[in-house]
Amino acid sequence: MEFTKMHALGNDYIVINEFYGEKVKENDKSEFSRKICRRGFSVGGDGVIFIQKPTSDEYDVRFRIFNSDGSEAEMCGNGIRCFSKYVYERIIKKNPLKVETKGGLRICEMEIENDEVKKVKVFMGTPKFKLKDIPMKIEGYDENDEFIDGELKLKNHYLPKVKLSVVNVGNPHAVIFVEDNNIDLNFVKKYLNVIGKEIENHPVFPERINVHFVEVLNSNEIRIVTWERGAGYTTACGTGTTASVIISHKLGKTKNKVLAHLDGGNLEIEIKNDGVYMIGDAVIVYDAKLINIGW
Ligand SMILES: N[C@@H](CCC[C@H](N)C(=O)O)C(=O)O
Repeated sequence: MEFTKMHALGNDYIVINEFYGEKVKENDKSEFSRKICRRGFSVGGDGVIFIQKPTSDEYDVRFRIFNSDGSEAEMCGNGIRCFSKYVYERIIKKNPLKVETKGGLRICEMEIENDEVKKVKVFMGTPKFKLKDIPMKIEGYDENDEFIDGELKLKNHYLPKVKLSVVNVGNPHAVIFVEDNNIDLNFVKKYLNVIGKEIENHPVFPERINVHFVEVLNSNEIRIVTWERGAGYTTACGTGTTASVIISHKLGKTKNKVLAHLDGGNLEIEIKNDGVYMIGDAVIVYDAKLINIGW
């Protein structure tokens, strides 16, 4: 089977082109993704992206994303920029592209030079804050309430409680400001495997959650360390960066246009009246043929 390895800010994906026909059976996609993402034993990656024909004329193309643990996510910000580059350069010369995702319609507008996609600006839709839309279930809150700057008790002894905010930008995110929790990003990095994992799997989040630790540098810049649902530590998360900027804007910490510094590089987010936009690049690393998926 042919595949392409791509990344955006070091968040790396195995891209499978199923536009002209299925390559991995629907029921096998989860296990296939878990196996092929295993670093050292197989190709290795944070997830797998499948390019498919859309299910209705409303869209040009369909985006599917599976995390490295085999779970299917609704959306992926870095992944959809990789996807757009692949689709424009190799399948459909259309700009902008109307993309069908499990998280809703995403419009991807490409900056092109000599037929090569240099940058992708993605319309990320409008955020949802109600607990029923995250989803989150916590005592004392109604399904129509928001959980902004709320407190969550944890079981680990490094951070026994945390102040966080939640938002759904197609997929669910918890945003934690280090300055509001008397911690810093060095502390976060040291205990991320414990703290990130506990919040991801906390019983208040029935579908688990992506977790982002944010340091506000000034009203136009933030720094983020991410723990992704289904993938663990990653060098960057596009939807997570979008979520972090939305929350920091909602709390009055930053303006509507922010440059986010991630371990894998920088990403621009802009909040406009009609929704939120993410701007960044994507890289094709190599094309290859799978001989042995591993186990
Ligand atoms: N890395 C992605 C998000 C991938 C999906 C996520 N782990 C989830 O389960 O929701 C991004 O760049 O947005």
